[in-house]
Amino acid sequence: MKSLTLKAPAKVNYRLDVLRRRPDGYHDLRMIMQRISLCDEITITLSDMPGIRVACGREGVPDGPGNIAWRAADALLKLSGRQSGIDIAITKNIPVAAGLGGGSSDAATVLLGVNELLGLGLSTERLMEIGVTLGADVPFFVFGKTALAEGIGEILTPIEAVPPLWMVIVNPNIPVSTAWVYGSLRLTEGRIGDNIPRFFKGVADVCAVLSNDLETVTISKHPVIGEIKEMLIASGASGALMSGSGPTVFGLFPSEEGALEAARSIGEVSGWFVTVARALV
Ligand SMILES: C[C@@](CO)(OP(=O)(O)O)[C@H](O)COP(=O)(O)OP(=O)(O)OC[C@H]1O[C@@H](n2ccc(N)nc2=O)[C@H](O)[C@@H]1O
Ligand SMILES: Nc1ncnc2c1ncn2[C@@H]1O[C@H](COP(=O)(O)OP(=O)(O)O)[C@@H](O)[C@H]1O
Repeated sequence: MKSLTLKAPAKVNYRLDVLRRRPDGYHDLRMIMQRISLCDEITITLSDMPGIRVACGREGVPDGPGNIAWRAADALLKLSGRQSGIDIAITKNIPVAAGLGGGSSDAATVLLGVNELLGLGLSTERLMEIGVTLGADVPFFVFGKTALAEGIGEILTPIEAVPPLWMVIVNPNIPVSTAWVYGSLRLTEGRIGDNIPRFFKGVADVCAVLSNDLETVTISKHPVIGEIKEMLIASGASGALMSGSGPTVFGLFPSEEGALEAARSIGEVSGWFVTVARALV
């Protein structure tokens, strides 16, 4: 049977400005999004037995239609009119409900993989259009490059000049609902959003844009996020920020050695999920 094994990377948001609430309840954003080397692994296998089957085996992640990867396969099967069976096995390494986009990345990877396995020949743009019907962050992972993301996250402009960066990713094992965070946000009237620079020569340039409008919402419920930021800075990070709706925090380091040392010291005292990752280019 034809099969593909693909990596589905996590993301961090170097910047997240919430511009306005839309009539459909979503929010217009301006974000800088970066894929990182922390990845889920997905094996997609075509089968003679019709139907879609997802096996993940991680607590808090559904195996059936509740899984966004299942819905991605279903969307492509319906569009193509094919009767194939699809088996999807997910090895989940990305913390769940963490602000790291794990589900969105799994869905994008299934769109790309099923398109290839079934020889559908759908363009990246078409897959991004299908992606946004599954979730606002899915088009970014189909796009596959560091990007300025606008609209609800689906209008993407590539950012070419991204320096090599190491980061320490810290997740305090508290799931956070993205819908709750957006629902609890008190928007400043007339937020225009700053002009975000698009060229980053080094870690200092990236640190200069670090900002997340959702941070105060999630920190007010989980103050430990603020403590993690302080720990990362005290351990030598050049900058630290909550990713997306949280609660995961990333700290930026110009060298791998600095990141490894910080991860070791924070991991020793905390019992949290702590790992070192690279920014993907
Ligand atoms: C905050 C961000 C930043 O990258 O990431 P995460 O923290 O989820 O990783 C994203 O905006 C999350 O995107 P995603 O998680 O794909 O969102 P969806 O599943 O489409 O929507 C989940 C919930 O968030 C709200 N939502 C999402 C995107 C957006 N631009 N405005 C919103 O108000 C929706 O109203 C919905 O109730
Ligand atoms: N493939 C998947 N991976 C992770 N979570 C999934 C997946 N499919 C559905 N979910 C559900 O989506 C919710 C958000 O998960 P996730 O994408 O990890 O969060 P975030 O958007 O904060 O990065 C979780 O509560 C989980 O139950």
